[in-house]
Formats: sequence, C-alpha cells, structure tokens
Amino acid sequence: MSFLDRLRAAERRADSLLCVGLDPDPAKFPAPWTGDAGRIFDFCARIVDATKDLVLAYKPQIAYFAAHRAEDQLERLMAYLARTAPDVPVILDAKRGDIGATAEQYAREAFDRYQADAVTVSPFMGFDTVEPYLRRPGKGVFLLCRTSNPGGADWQAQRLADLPGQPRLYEHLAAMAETRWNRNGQLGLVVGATWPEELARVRALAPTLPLLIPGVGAQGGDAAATVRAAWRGTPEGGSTAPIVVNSSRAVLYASAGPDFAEAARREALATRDTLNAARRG
Ligand SMILES: O=c1ccn([C@@H]2O[C@H](COP(=O)(O)O)[C@@H](O)[C@H]2O)c(=O)[nH]1
Repeated sequence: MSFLDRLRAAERRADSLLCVGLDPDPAKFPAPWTGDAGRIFDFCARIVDATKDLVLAYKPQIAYFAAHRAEDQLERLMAYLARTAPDVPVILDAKRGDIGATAEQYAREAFDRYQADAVTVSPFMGFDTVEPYLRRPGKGVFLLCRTSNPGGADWQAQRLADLPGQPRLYEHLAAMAETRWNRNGQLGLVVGATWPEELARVRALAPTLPLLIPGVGAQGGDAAATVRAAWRGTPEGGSTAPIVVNSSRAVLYASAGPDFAEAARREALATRDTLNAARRG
C-alpha cells in the first residue's frame, strides 16, 4: 500500500485531520517524572494510548530523543506504535538534507532503523539529495516548503529571477514536487499553519500532494483557516489529497499534572473537532 493510501485510510478510520507531534521534553513531564529522560518512552506511550483513536498520524521529532541520548527509546516507541496503533502512519520529523551517499544513510535511518512510514527532508541541496528516499516506493517524503517559523520567508519567499513569472522559491518547489520530482507518488510538502495565504497558494500549485501542516496550537496558527486554505474534499467526504495538521506542545503539555494523558486527549479531541467542523461547515 502506498503512503498516500495509508494516510487516506487513517483519515477515514479516525475521521480526523489531526497529527499529534511527539516532542518529549523531560523538563515538562509531570512529577515524579519531571527532568527524567529515562521516562521519555513512558511519557510518549501514555500520550499514544490516550489519543490513538483520534489521529490520522503521529510525528515524533528526532531531536527530542537524540538530545537526551534516547534514540533507543525512539526505537521502542516506533515498535510500540506499530504494535498498538498499526493503522496510524508515523512521520519521522528529521529534516535531513545532504549529498546522495549520505542521504542514503539517512533513508536507512528513517525507514530501516526506525521503521517510519514517512520522513521530513530539506530540499535545499537539490534533487539528487532527495532521490535516495524515492527508492522506497511505499514510503512518504515530506519536503520543507514554506515553514511555520518567523524566518521561513528569509529564503523561501525570495523570487527566482531566472524563471518565467519569477516565482517565489516555495512556489517553484511546490510546482516541482507536484510534477517532475514526484517520480513514484511519494512526495508531500511541509507548510506552516501560520501562513494561510501561502498555504492556499501551495495547495493551488500542488493539488495532489499530501501536506504536513505544523503550527496550530503552541505557534498560534488558526486551525479553521488552515482547513479552508488547504483541504479539498471528495463527494464521499474524504480528502482528494490529505492534510496532516500537526499539534505537539498544546497536546502533550495540556496539563502539567498527573492527569496529563487525559488532558492531552481532551485537547486532541477539541482540535480534531475544530478541524472537522471547518471541513464540513
Ligand atoms: O515548518 C515547520 C516544520 C516542522 N515543525 C515541527 O512541528 C512541531 C511543532 O510543534 P508545536 O509544539 O505544535 O509548535 C515541532 O516538532 C517542529 O519541529 C514546525 O513547527 N514548523
């Protein structure tokens, strides 16, 4: 099954556009786990148990594990997800980008070591650095396109003077990903919920690609505006090309107390319902 089909099936099953980001920060864990990096797996597993029927994807961010020498706990978490939420695709947020030979190793890391269904990749170094990921036909590859951070426009919004129409860099990337670069239908794009107008532009240029959209919740992106900008429905109520709307901190740290998992569920449910109301409204 292709990654795109897995996403579509997960969207249908959970009736959800929500992706919960797994960004475990021990400093924010509830007592008695506060500050204990040895509890990263336990914390994430509780979040997964509390939300797995509400999401169309999970997105672990690798830095939150590597920074604590907790890659072994990420491996355990990936195995736990495969066992307890086998139908929920997992997107490893790694944002790798390097020459082809090194990219091959990064692809092995994401898909063989961690068994991720998809990975985020920086396209800054060009197509030959993306191509190694495209040798894994069942796997998804989300290219950074118009990122959610305030400085995202520094490069991504610059115009390319040598190209007809002088598109902005992120527009050219969206057009390439929709066409020439998307050899096996594996590509998607990362676009921030914090830029709804650019999000609508990307959707117009890349109507068939899945979009990974971080920035709702802690970064203040508007969930309903995100759906209006990027969601395109089928007559049956599904998506023509899924949108994967990520929220990490707002869900993970909805409560700092022993009820953190229940609070995470409430926040995930509320966000899922807001997203669904916007696509049906
Ligand atoms: O443009 C981007 C690309 C990736 N991210 C990642 O998404 C989450 C967002 O976390 P919140 O707590 O919901 O703000 C995080 O892992 C980022 O590394 C992004 O924010 N923007």
